[in-house]
Amino acid sequence: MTESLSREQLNTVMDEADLLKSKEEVEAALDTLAADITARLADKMPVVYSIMNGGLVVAGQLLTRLKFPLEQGYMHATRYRGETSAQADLQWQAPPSVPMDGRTVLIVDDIFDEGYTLEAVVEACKAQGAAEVLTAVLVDKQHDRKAPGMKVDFIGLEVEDRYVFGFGMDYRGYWRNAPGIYAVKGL
Ligand SMILES: O=P(O)(O)OC[C@H]1O[C@H](OP(=O)(O)OP(=O)(O)O)[C@H](O)[C@@H]1O
Ligand code: HPA
Repeated sequence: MTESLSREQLNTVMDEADLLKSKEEVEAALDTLAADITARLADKMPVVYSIMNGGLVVAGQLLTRLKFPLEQGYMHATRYRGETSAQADLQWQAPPSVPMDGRTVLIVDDIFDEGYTLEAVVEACKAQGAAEVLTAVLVDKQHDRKAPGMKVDFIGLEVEDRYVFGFGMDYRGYWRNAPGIYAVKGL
């Protein structure tokens, strides 16, 4: 783990960051995501899992836009663990909290970056007997380093290939609470 940052350093990160998507743009994207998900899943009584920690804010803001019966659960899988580049292994810190045997499952996360996290989560859901597994992310980062063959079913916004934070995404563990999507200066 790299050295922890001071409050002053963290405030500087925010002051110097580039705003890529405003709160209003994110909220409009969440409305569209919710409409697309509703069209596909309204009659499925799905289990909607947030991938902790990053998926917490997106799932929270998405769920109240979904006006059909669903169950909500969480799981925690992490590759980055507070760093700005991925570690070799995916760590499971909390397994799925609601049984999914025979169910339609929707996985909600903040970002589709290289895609190895979502790929492993989808595989884990299938191994646990889910009938159908769909994925939704707020942000799809644009680059050519994606896990081969990995596709996401519902995407809110596209962002350029920079390290981003806000709306659930962290910079070194902080600023998940930022009300917009920001790119760190120099990253
Ligand atoms: O597409 P990938 O390259 O696999 O990266 C995306 C994943 O990385 C982040 O999680 P992280 O590992 O940082 O855990 P956290 O949510 O607890 O911060 C993010 O929340 C996604 O789950
Ligand atoms: O750009 C990112 N920001 C925050 N978390 C992430 N996890 C993968 N990529 C990112």
